[in-house]
Amino acid sequence: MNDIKLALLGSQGAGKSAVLVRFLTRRFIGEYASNTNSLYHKRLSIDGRQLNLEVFDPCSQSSEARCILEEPVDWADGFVVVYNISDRTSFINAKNILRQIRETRMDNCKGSEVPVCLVGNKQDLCHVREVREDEGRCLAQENRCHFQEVSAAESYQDIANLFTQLIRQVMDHLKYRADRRRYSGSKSMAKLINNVFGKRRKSV
Ligand SMILES: Nc1nc2c(ncn2[C@@H]2O[C@H](COP(=O)(O)OP(=O)(O)OP(=O)(O)O)[C@@H](O)[C@H]2O)c(=O)[nH]1
Repeated sequence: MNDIKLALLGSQGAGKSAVLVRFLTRRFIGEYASNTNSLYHKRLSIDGRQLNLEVFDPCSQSSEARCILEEPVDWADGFVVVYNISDRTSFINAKNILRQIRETRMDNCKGSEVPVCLVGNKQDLCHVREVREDEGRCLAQENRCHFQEVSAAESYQDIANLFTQLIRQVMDHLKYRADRRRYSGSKSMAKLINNVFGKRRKSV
């Protein structure tokens, strides 16, 4: 069974808990406790594989709260960064969060960056929109991550799709990292054998 750890990050009131609860229960619940860190567990089956999903929903992060960010950034295998399309400040905060994730978690090797999905929530409030859809798309492109506008209040399917896609990416990423570790492990073993036997051969 695979263990997958995700973290939701974003401004206060962007709708992180609403998006997550929509995914986990298919329901929209109007109000959520916002003063505690929450860890959700769910067993899932994706592409025939059984998964233990853990999702960390920390209490709100302001743009200055780097210290709050560090814990989930180290812990998680993938991230959902949420902003509210009717609140430009939350978009600017999302931009900072994406930068912090990249700075902290950029793997040395190209093509193995930690999977992230940028989510513009509250699409149902498009009459008071402050962030255009193409701005979200552009920010996602700059950060090489997936992007989706959703409404936790109105629809389940988009949210289910984005989590499923992110989990697939995380599984690929974890496999890639495990293969790399195995490969570098076998390379060092080959080096060790070469050192031991190579030297002996020379002395014969
Ligand atoms: N109109 C609308 N309201 C939403 C939507 N998603 C969440 N809300 C509302 O926005 C408010 C904040 O939602 P939360 O899910 O608590 O936001 P959060 O990001 O978890 O907030 P913190 O826990 O304070 O960090 C609540 O009143 C929700 O009902 C949405 O898609 N559309």
